[in-house]
Amino acid sequence: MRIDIVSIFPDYLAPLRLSLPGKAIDRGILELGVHDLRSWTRDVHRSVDDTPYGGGPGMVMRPDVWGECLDDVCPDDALLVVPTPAGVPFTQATAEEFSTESHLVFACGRYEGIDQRVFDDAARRVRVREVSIGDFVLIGGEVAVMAMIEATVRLIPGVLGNNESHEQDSFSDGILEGPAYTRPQQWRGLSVPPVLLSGDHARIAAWRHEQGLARTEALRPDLLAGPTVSAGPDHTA
Ligand SMILES: N#Cc1c(-c2ccc3ccn(Cc4ccc(CN5CCCCC5)cc4)c3c2)n[nH]c1N
Repeated sequence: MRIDIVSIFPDYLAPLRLSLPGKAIDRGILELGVHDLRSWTRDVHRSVDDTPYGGGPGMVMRPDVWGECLDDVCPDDALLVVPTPAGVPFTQATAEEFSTESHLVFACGRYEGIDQRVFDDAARRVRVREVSIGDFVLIGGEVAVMAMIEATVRLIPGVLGNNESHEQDSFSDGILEGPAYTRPQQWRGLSVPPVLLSGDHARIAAWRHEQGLARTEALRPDLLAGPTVSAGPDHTA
């Protein structure tokens, strides 16, 4: 997989080269390109934003600079991912869809976002996904992109040391995972549930599922209410 990221703060994405994505890069599983949007500016001030048509707070990122950048960075076979508070929810299903792509391009906006025509124009030749990582407002897209990349890259075969790890993830089977324990067996008067010491793998699996279900019912009943909308193949958001 190749991932390209465009941002006016490219250094913000440096931590991606640590931990999981970094290992995937070192092992040749992932190619990562980070691009400074200002490289496509043509004015002496290297301007990337302007005042919003129709008024309103803040500034909007210019279509001309983004358009020329994406012409260079985003080929027709790539999936263009645009983080935005107004996007379709990014979920584990989205991460699974993204992990099967050969080329992802992430457009990190700042200010009050990017001129909509950038994505309308891009949609003439590439698939575009406008996605949100949650119902809260960030200052820009970089944090969202790092979260989406980590959630996506960990699903690529060979990235996680033990392929089992992501198959027991929260959300992968629609419910939260149960509690985890490690040594010592007794800690501050608290014991590890005896079933986990039984060596009976069927009982342990059943107990973990029950614990996950109880946790889901208590904390995330919405996950039990049925399928939800998320940024996937059938959403052209
Ligand atoms: N994923 C994700 C995100 C983001 C996210 C992602 C990307 C960008 C680029 C810029 N911002 C900042 C920003 C702040 C407010 C508004 C809303 N304004 C209301 C008044 C009219 C104009 C628009 C838009 C953009 C971003 C935020 N936030 N939360 C998520 N889950």
